[in-house]
Amino acid sequence: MIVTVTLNPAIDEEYVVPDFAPGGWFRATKIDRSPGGKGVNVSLVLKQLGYDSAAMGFLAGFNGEYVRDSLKRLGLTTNFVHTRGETRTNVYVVDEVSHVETGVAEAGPYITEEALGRFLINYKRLLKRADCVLFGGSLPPGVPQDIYRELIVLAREAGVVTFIDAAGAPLMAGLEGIPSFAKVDHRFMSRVAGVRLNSLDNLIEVVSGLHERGVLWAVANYRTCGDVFFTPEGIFLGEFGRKGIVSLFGSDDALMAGLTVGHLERMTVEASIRFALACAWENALHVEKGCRSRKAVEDLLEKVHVERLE
Ligand SMILES: O=P(O)(O)OC[C@@]1(O)O[C@H](CO)[C@@H](O)[C@@H]1O
Repeated sequence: MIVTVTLNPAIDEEYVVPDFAPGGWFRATKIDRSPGGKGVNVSLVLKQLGYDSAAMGFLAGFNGEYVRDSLKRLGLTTNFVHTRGETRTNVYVVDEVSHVETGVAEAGPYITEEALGRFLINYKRLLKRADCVLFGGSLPPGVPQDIYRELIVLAREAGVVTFIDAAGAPLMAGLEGIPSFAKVDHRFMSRVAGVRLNSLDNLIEVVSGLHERGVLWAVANYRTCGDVFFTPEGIFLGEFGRKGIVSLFGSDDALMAGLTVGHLERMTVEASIRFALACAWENALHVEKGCRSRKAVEDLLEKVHVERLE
């Protein structure tokens, strides 16, 4: 079983507008309103690729009900703890031409110790049946900043493969737990390490240390449509074209879902990278988050560019 953990889910409201600039008044040419949060998005893409997963974390209020009902309607298994307050709404404006994304995220509901305790009981129970667990996104108020370390250590001790996509202090704590796969916020890591990020070499320097600490795969954003992959078989640059792109919102989550599938299907390193990037690319070809189908992803595989750097 695949488990996705989204401690701070959201309703995502995404607007594509022409010539976005602060202070203007815009009419959206495309909109999408959908359940979100990084782990939730990964669960949705996994479903589109033919894999069931159990989505867990915290939900609250009307927004929480909307997220839970939407996921159930799509056939996902949900295992959320319901708390007081309101699940957040995050708003994103994507410029139609440059694809630059501007976002405003709410903090999310306050999570009490009691709710956290209920989550931990559920988590430990699901771990017994899990093959892999993916942790995605920021933490709502009340959740300890180092929770990802504890959750990853518990998974590792249970022999479960872990994936993390987070940022800032929660990511740094998560990395101490030694996840198997990590989508890293290398800009934050470079600030912590005091390394100026002005070239690919610097990026490699900042991220490479993770391998020595036991992280098997690390992925860092490099360009708008390109990522650097630190794998057990070397460092690779992978890219896809900008033609036809509508919105890159959610593409990183599609990429993580693709890597999860690559792992489950024992793809070669290069095939995993190619598949993950094809998922990210397919996600970007329409305003709705996610991939239209596995076939749509596979149609892009040949056009993904992958090259070995080291
Ligand atoms: O605030 P976080 O948890 O870091 O990110 C939340 C979020 O931006 O991530 C997803 C896109 O990757 C969206 O569904 C969601 O709104």
